[in-house]
Formats: sequence, structure tokens, C-alpha cells
Amino acid sequence: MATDRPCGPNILITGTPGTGKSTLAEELAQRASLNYINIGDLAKEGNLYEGFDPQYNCPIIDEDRVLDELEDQMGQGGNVIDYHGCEFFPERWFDIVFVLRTDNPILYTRLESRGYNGKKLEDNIQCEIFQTILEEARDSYKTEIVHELASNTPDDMEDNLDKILSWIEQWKNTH
Ligand SMILES: Nc1ncnc2c1ncn2[C@@H]1O[C@H](COP(=O)(O)OP(=O)(O)O)[C@@H](O)[C@H]1O
Repeated sequence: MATDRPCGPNILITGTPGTGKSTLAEELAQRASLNYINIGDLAKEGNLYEGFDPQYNCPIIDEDRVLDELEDQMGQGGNVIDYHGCEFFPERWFDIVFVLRTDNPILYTRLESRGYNGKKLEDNIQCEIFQTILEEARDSYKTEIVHELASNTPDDMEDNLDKILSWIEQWKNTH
């Protein structure tokens, strides 16, 4: 069947930092033979920044330049995008959006072991408590393509991979 995405579906894996986006998205891309794109790494490699946030001690991504950089590739399809936000991407880019969710004590431990502390740690925990990214995703995309996935344990990850891989098979059969 003809498709406007010759290389497969575009999948967004989003969620609060530490919920397991990179771990899941990299494995998914490998198993499904899709391109893995980590927005943070892409910005770093291309120096796609527009300033520095002293509060969080990190550079600020130049969203317009990130979008320009990815436009052609997203048009081809077959991409797994990994980013802790979802508002600035065009809605038309994604066929499905997964929002990873992690219980607070587990997330706290993961972020602490990543070296987060103080305000950065607290703000990220608050982000998860208030399900900020899930709300963002529901506001930015059709609700039927937004799916919440538990991401607490390795078993969760295997379940999530199975679910997404079978969704990809279905997508291929209908496009
Ligand atoms: N489903 C999971 N079960 C247990 N640990 C996980 C799971 N997913 C990720 N992790 C661990 O949590 C930490 C953060 O994962 P990472 O993929 O870097 O998160 P993110 O990309 O969302 O910031 C890593 O140490 C990773 O090994």
C-alpha cells in the first residue's frame, strides 16, 4: 500500500528526564530497524543552541534550527525521536507518541545517581508528579495517538517494546 512515509512510522518517545526514554528508544530503534534521534545529542553535535540557562546550568536548544535540521528526514519517516518535551514539534511529524511514566521514589533515585540535586532534582520530580509532559502531549497531539507507558522495571521495558513493535507491524500492514 502507498504511504507518505516510505521508511516507516515516526515515533516520539517522551517523558520527564530519567523515565527511561533513551534506554527504550535506542533498543526500539535497533529492534525495529528505525533511526534513533536523541534531540539533546543532535543539538550538541550541531551546536543548535540559542543561549545558556544559568539556573539549570545547561545550554538552551534553538528549537527552530532543530526543526529545520530534521524536517527532510521526518518527511521520509522511520524515526524514533527521544526528547523530554513535545510541544515544539509539528503535530504532523508523529504517527504515535509514547509518554514514559516512573514512580517518584524510583525516579528520584535515578536522577540522584545521575548527579542531579537541589532545584534541578526537585523540579524534575515535580514535573513527573504533575504529569506535565503527559498534559503537554495531550495538548499537542490527537489524544488517540498519545499513550502512557509505565517505565519502572526491566519487565516494563520489555512489555513496552513488545507493545510498540506490534503497533509498528500493524502500521506497516495498513500503510
Ligand atoms: N524500565 C526500566 N527499568 C529499570 N531501569 C530503567 C528503565 N528504563 C531506564 N532505566 C534506567 O534509568 C536510568 C535513566 O534512563 P534513561 O534512558 O537515561 O532516561 P531518560 O532518557 O528518560 O533520561 C538509566 O540508568 C537506565 O538504565
